[in-house]
Amino acid sequence: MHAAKHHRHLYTVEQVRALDRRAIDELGMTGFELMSRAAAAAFAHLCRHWPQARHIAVFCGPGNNGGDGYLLASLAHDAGMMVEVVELSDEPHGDAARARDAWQRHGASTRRWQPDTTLPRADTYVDALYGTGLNRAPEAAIADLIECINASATPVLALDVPSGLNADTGHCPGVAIRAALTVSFIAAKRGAHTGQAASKVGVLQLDTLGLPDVLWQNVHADASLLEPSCLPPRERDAHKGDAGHVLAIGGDHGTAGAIRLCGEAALRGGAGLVSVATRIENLMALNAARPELMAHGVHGPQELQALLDRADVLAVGPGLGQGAWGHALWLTALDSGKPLVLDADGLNLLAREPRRFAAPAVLTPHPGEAARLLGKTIADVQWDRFASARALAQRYGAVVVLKGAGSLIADPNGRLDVCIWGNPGMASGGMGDLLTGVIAALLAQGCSAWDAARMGVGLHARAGDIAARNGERGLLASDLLEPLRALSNGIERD
Ligand SMILES: NC(=O)C1=CN([C@@H]2O[C@H](COP(=O)(O)OP(=O)(O)OC[C@H]3O[C@@H](n4cnc5c(N)ncnc54)[C@H](O)[C@@H]3O)[C@@H](O)[C@H]2O)[C@@H](O)CC1
Ligand SMILES: [K+]
Repeated sequence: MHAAKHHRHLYTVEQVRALDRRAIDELGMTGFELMSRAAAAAFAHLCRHWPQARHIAVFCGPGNNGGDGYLLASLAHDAGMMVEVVELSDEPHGDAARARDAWQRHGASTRRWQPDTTLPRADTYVDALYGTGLNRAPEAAIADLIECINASATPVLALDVPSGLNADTGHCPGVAIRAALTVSFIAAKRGAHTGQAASKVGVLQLDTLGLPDVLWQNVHADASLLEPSCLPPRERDAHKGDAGHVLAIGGDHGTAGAIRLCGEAALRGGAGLVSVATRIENLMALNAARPELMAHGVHGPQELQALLDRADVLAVGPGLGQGAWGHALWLTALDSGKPLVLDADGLNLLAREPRRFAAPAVLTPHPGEAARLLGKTIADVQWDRFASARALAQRYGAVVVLKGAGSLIADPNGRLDVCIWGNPGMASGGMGDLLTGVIAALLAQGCSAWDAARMGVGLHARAGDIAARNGERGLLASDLLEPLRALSNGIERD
């Protein structure tokens, strides 16, 4: 059963535990009853997703996630399926022990996992090894089991969260189950939506176990899922001045393409005017490729100043370089105090010379840039993307888009949205330049930094998904420009 209004809310593991406790303390449920509902919900999803399944194997861990598994095995057995349970050597306790007793009364096949044994044959595997209680990397014997499950051709239903994935952060401390379907119970865990989760969860379903709406009332959620949005239609009497003037700054020797893509994306994102400040050598190519861009060759700060005075919003960084030319333009641009979007070398320069932003600012780092901005390693950043995005927003006084699968948008007050659109085809050159341009265009059209970042990330990712319908491999950044325009106008073509 779905309660749509809770679907947008994402919770930390601690918040999910508080919800579980609330169901027990305030709704008078028992933990075992919740476990029974979780098992029944997951079994229903299994039957819906794999209607042909007659033979299942359930892998049960020692905690309540394993308890869900034993009860699901019992239900499947009662329904006439062939069921095998594979359990770990750790003894279950509490409700999980009771669930195991219930399963054992069925007298059906149960065996302990031993390395070097073969996995049971089945139509579907059920992963009930670890859920929200995962507190370290699975040790060798269990890692071996997880790898065998992943290597088999049998599709996996993960209960609550794929085992090995940290439901809080989206990070896998070791190996993790690659599920075809994950049925998450009671509340959406934030870690299932970003980072390594993207390759683990498969189809993600939330089941609220038939609990009443009061359960979620006044319970704070940590983050939200991004919803599709675009600006309202233009006024009929609009003129180009109403839609703002973006100045894109970058394109050092050999990187003219980056600033061109950024400028084009600003045009497609609806900016009224887009100027480009770049190396003189890029002018001919830019004018020929996209005459709507007003390209200016600049040697240094003086020429840039005149352009800055006319601009409403700056997009600083695509192809900027970190040499003397790029640094001088960067400094002049930031000192202008104009609202801006900072990307690529704009961010690398910021890591060298940190400052906080007073005017609306959006930073769009990928994990490598984020690591430099935080003075950490990429692994540190990815260990907890939520904490990293929030730390960046606070440190720099800006809205931050932490890119990568499940992009996060964070503001200095701790607000955080997660984007679940986008695809691996977008891991290619020029995609970031487009995002910078779109966000700048939205700022220029009057959005706050928070709204421009959220809307821009959503439009960009959804445009990527539309463009990838012809295949992810070989997707070009410029393929996104046409769908970007459609989506910016609220049009989605199938
Ligand atoms: N508490 C509740 O009210 C409900 C809980 N439910 C289920 O319970 C799960 C949470 O249960 P638990 O908190 O018992 O936690 P888990 O079942 O996720 O795992 C906890 C157990 O695994 C061990 N463990 C964790 N990581 C390990 C590792 N890497 N290697 C070896 N052992 C490891 C822990 O020491 C502990 O014994 C949820 O994900 C959900 O599936 C559901 O039944 C619905 C209701
Ligand atoms: K699991």
